[in-house]
Amino acid sequence: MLETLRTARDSLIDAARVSPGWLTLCSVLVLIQAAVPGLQVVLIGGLVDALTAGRRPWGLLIGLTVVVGSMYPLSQVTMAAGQRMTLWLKLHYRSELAYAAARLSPSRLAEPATAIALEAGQAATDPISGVATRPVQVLGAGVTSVVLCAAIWSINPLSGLLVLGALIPTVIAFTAISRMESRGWPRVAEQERRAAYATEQLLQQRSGTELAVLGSGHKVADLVVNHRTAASRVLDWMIGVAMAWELAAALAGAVLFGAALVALVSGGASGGAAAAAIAGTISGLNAIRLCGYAFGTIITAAPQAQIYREFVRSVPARAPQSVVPVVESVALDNVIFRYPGAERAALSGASITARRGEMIALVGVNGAGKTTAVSLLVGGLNPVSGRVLIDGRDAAGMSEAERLGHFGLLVQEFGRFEFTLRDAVALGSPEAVSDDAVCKALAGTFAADLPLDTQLGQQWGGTGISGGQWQRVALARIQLRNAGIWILDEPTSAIDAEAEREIFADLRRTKEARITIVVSHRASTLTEMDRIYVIDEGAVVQQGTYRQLLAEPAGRFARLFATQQD
Ligand SMILES: Nc1ncnc2c1ncn2[C@@H]1O[C@H](COP(=O)(O)OP(=O)(O)OP(=O)(O)O)[C@@H](O)[C@H]1O
Repeated sequence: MLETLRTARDSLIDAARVSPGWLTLCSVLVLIQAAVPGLQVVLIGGLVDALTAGRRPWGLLIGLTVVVGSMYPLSQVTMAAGQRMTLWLKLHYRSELAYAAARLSPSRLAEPATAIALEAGQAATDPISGVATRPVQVLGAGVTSVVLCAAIWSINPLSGLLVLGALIPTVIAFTAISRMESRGWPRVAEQERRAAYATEQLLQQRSGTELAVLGSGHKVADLVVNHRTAASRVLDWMIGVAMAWELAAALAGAVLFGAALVALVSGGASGGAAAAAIAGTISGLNAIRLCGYAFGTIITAAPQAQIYREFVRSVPARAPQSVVPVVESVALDNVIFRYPGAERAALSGASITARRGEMIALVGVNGAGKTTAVSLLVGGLNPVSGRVLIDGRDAAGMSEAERLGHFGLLVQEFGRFEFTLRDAVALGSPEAVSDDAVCKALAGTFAADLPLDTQLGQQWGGTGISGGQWQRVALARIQLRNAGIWILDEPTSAIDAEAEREIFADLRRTKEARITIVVSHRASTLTEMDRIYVIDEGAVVQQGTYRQLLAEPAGRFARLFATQQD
C-alpha cells in the first residue's frame, strides 16, 4: 500500500514538473465532472417535483441541459489533456533513462544485472507514464461518491450509504486483479524477453544468414513459439482471473444498487426524488467503477515504477571525461584477478609495463587472460591484489572518468554505429569535434573521400560497408580521440594483409607520441613490437622482442607461432 501511495505521489510530482498545464487542466476538469451525478440528482428531483406541482421550471431545465450536454465534451477534453500529459511524461522518462544508461560505467555495464535492469526500466516507461492521471481520477471518483451520497442522503440516508458502499466491491476487485497482475507480468515479461532475443537472432543479418545457411532457423522459430506460448498461457490465466473478479464485483454492485432502490421505495420517497436518485446512481456507478480501475492501475504500475526509479537513481552523476593526450607509463604490477565463482585465477601475479613511445603486444591462446588484463588496465575489473599504475600513480585512487580519459580502447566487439560517417567517428571524443578533425582521422582510409554526411548502414538507406571497413572507422575514432594510451584488441582481424601492413606502418610511424598496447594472434603484426608479453593460463611466461622470443625454440611463443612462422 505504501509503495502504491509513493508511486502516486512521485508520478504527480513528475507531472507537475514536466507538464504542469495539462495536469492542472486535467485535475480541474475531473473535479467538475465529479460533481455531475450529484447535480443530476438535485436537478432531476427538482424538475420532476416542479412538473408534478404543475409549474414550468425553465431554470432547472436549462441547468439540466447544460449539465447533461457538457458531460461528453468535458470527458473528451479531459481524456485528451490526460493523453497529452502522458505523452510528455513518456518523453521525460525515456530521456531520463537514456541519459542514465549513457552514464553507466564499463564495470557496471559488465554486470549481468545491469542489462536486465535496463530492459525492465525501458519496459516500465510506458505504464508509469500513464500513472499520473490515475490519482486525479481516484480523487474525482471520491468526490463523485461523496457528492452523490450527500445528494441521495437528503432523500434517504440509508440509500445514500448503500450507493457509497457500491464503491467497495469494485475497489476490492481491482486491487485483487492488480495484485494478481503484478505476480503474472514478470513471468510474461521473462518469456517475452527470451522470445524477443530468439526473434532477433532470426532477424539480424549476421545470425539470420548463419541460420539460413545452416538450414536450422526453424529450431530458433520453435524457441520463439515456445516462449510466446508460455507467455500467452500466463496472460490467458490472468484474463480469466480478472474476469471472475470483475463479474463478482459487478454482481455485488448490482445487489447494493438494488438495496439502495429498495431503501428509497420503502423509505417513502416521492416519484421525483426516486427518479432523480436512480438517474444519479446510474451515472455515478460508472465513475466509481473508474475509481477501482484507476486505483488498480497504480497498484500494478507501482513495482515497475519502483524498478525504474531505483535504476535511474542508482546511476551516479558522472564527471565529464577529459582525454589525457600524454602518458609516460602504464603498468600492471603483480596483479591477481579471479572472476566470481571461477576455480582458478584468470590472472595470477601478472606484471606488464609499457612506456611512452613503445608498442607492446599481449599474446596467448584463447582464454590465456589477455582481455582480462586489458579490462584491469582500463578499470572494467578491479584486481584482487596488485596494482594498476598510470604514470606511477595507483589507478585505484583515480575517479573512473579520470582513469578512462587516459585510454583509447578498440575492443574485439567494437561498435558498428550506423549513424552518419561524421557522427560514427566523432564518438571517439567526449567533446564536440570539428569536421577537420574527423577528416584527419579518416585520412588514408576507404572513407577519406566520402562526404561526412554519408549515412552508414543499409537498413537506413545508407552505405553498406565491409567488416574491415567498419574496423577502419573504429580505428579512426581512436585516432581522433588521441589519448595517451591506445589499447587495440585484434585491431586488424577483419582487415586484408595489405591494409594491415599500412595500419601497422602508420602505428609505428606515430608511436612516439603515445603508448600502444596490441592484443594479437597474428605473427605478422608482432615482428616490430618493442616487447611482447606471452601470457599462458593467467601468467606472463615470456617477454621480449619477436626475434628474442623465437630464439627460444622450447618457449611458449615459439611453439605458438611456429606454424605462422612457417
Ligand atoms: N566474465 C567471466 N566470468 C568468468 N570467467 C571468465 C569471464 N571472462 C573470462 N573468463 C575466464 O577467464 C580466463 C581468461 O579469459 P580472457 O577473456 O581474459 O582470455 P583471452 O586471452 O582474452 O582469450 P581470447 O583470445 O579468447 O579473447 C578464461 O579462462 C575465461 O574462461
